[in-house]
Amino acid sequence: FMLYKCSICMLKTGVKDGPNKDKSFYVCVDKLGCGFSHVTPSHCLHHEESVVELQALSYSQQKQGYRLFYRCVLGKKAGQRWCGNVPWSMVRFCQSVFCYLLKINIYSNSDEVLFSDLVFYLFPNIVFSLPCCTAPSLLQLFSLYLPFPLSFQATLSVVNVAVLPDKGERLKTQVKELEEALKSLSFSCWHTCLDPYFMFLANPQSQAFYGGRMTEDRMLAVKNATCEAIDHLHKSLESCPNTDTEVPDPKAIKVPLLPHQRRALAWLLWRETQKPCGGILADDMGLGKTLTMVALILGQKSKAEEEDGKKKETKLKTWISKTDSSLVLSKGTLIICPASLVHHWKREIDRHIKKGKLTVYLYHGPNREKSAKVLADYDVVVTTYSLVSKEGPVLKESPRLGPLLRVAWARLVLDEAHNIKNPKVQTSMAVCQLRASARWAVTGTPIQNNLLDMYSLLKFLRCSPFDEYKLWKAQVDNGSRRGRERLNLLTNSLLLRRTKDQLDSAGKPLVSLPKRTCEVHRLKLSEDEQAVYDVVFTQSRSTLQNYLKRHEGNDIKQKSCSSLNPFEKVAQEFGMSQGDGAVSSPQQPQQASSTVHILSLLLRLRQCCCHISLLKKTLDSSELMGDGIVLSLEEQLNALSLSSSPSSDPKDTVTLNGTRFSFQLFEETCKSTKVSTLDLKQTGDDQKSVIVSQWTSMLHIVGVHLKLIGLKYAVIDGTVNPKRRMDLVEEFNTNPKGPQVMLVSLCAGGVGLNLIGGNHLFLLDMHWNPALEDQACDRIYRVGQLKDVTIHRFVCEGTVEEKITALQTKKKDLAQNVLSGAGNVLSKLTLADLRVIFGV
Ligand SMILES: Nc1ncnc2c1ncn2[C@@H]1O[C@H](COP(=O)(O)OP(=O)(O)OP(=O)(O)O)[C@@H](O)[C@H]1O
Repeated sequence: FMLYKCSICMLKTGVKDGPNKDKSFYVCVDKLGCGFSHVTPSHCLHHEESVVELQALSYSQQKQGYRLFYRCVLGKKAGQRWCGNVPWSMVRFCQSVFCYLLKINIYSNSDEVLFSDLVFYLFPNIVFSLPCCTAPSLLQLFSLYLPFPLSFQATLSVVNVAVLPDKGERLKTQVKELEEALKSLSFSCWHTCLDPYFMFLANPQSQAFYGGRMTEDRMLAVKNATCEAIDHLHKSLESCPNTDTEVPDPKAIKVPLLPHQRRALAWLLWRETQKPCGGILADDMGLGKTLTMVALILGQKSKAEEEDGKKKETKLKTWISKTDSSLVLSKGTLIICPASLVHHWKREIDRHIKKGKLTVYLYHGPNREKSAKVLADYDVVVTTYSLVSKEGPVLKESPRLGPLLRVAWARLVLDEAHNIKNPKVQTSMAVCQLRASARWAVTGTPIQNNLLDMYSLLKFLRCSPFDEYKLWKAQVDNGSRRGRERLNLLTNSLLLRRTKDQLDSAGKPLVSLPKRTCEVHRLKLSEDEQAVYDVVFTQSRSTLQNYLKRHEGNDIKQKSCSSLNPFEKVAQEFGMSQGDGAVSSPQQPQQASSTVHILSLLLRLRQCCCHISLLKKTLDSSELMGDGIVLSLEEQLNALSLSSSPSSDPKDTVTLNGTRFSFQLFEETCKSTKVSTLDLKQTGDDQKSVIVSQWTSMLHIVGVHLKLIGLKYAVIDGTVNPKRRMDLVEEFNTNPKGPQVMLVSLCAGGVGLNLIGGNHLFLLDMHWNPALEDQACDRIYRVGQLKDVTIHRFVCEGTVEEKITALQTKKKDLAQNVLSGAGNVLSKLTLADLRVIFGV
């Protein structure tokens, strides 16, 4: 434009794919195609996502100055001549012609330049348009440097403010606001993270150590990063408060904290001065973790208020762009929990904290608040895992984030954090993306299956460099002694776990809870039940035998890869064994076999131990998921074929794999051995019971029998909404005339329920995962329980239930070893386990 000083100059930019894409050409009205420029395409002021394809500079006699007209791809499509125009004063020709430049330098605490000349574009009418930034965008900047102590120097470097209608007043305010926001951001994080390197790498956007060709230099980098992080953890442990250190209760708390909670609070406060900032609170279930975390929130809030008061600082400044796509700073805590616990958090705060001391918002339901700015103003926002997983960018083309992701929280708390044990699922990825100064995982069962559970938590905590999976596998979860030592160090530094039966240094119990007794009822199936069981067992066993027979030759090979989940092998090859007639029944089509098939047979055997009528029922997908089973339709049908329909004589017999049984046995009203053992009336008038099963259909059957003996009961399963759950629990716990029995499904109702109204708990069936059962037991055995508690378990002799007991012990050992820092790893369900279960 400057060169030719024509009356009208145009700049045409190639936007279509091809050799001219992103290249710009001058087109002067006088001289066609008079020049060529490498101008980076800019974005439209009116359609921010859209690239400008035509610009024209024209001199206006009337205004005695130039104006720049622009049109973007969208404007062109819409048939507009121009999308708009801006006054143009040529001070310096920048990449995006019609905006002003703001240059910022960012310094570390030691005045080392982290970013120099960061360029942001400021528009006359819009504060910041992030998509236009060529340097790292503000969003990236925040996420990368959130924990840094920063200082800023901003200059409005290229602005001819005189041409603006308000002489640039508004622009100046905007720049000031940006500086303020950045300053307060660094202030709020100052105390938390002092080592840029550590947190920088912990960021999901940081560069990974592994990937591509691992040269010697890169392996050295891995080694250095690991050693540096390990050294850091060792050093940080030096300042860890000892196990007896207590801190005073925050002022606004209504009930006195229990001694172990005060000790936990000391530890939590310490962790918020360390890096990674936050950690894992893994106290046994029912030890009052909720109130402990609330005490932390409250304590830190009053501390911040005191500091603010001293500095006479007013409310934290926030800034948002017109598109509202920028981050909003918050001093609040975001709590993420299963839907069933949203009201529990609110209620705990209402019950135990003085009125008005913490503002709480439940981010839940269709009418939830959509403004990040409003949410950022609350002290506590409670939401669910499933809502967080929906917060990510909805469409690739429009990377708009949900409000929770647009807030930089002071603190993030994941309740029942084992929900993110699989790092690959959407929920885990979404919670890892959330921004916060401090990150907390709260769970009574941090390790349920294997060390991957622990990795997921470290990833969430951004415990760099161990949050990179390959590095974690190579340096920690590698079966070596060194790996175990590292795991122990990580556990000792980042995780606090106390159990209910633990004694403190003075030999006193951690909390004084009433007595807990565990009664194992050893049962013998009735003759009829045993007969049905045997039919199903024979079928399952021969199926496995066939599989094993075919692979006898490969036995050694199988042994050598026993660390693989054998079910995967079974899945691959099981199908070939199906030709054998022993497996197929007349009703059974050629079975498409897979791991899940054998697991579903096992599941049917477990059902036989509870009630034969369960065999008639379709396997419900949510119930199967509790077993880690996902059945295809075909597999579902196969599983169903076990529950054969009445054949030749529908009136009184049922045929199962060619054997006839009494029809009555398959009726819900028939008293199975287990159901008859549930002698609830005997437990006494002032006693209430909780009955747990992983199958809602079993709960239903128990309900039928409770009705028959006239006992009042309520049911909590996956279909009961959180509010109703809360009401049912309240009624059960506080109303002596309310339900005497609570039927709870293991997976849906296992977590977070406080059922201290009951003091007998019946675990009707056995689950592979002992952590789930423990969670269920802790519903009644927790702080607040006043009566002696009895846990009833059932084992049907000579059935798979006996084998499950052995497997459960194995899994418990794993969790115990890791959590105690003893570190012996690892047990999965192996082929050998299957052989034991089926006696082959
Ligand atoms: N200091 C206290 N004084 C009185 N009651 C308390 C105290 N701390 C906790 N409680 C009560 O103890 C019960 C159990 O607490 P909470 O539900 O927080 O346990 P939890 O450790 O979070 O268990 P889970 O792992 O099962 O979620 C609650 O009813 C809670 O109100």
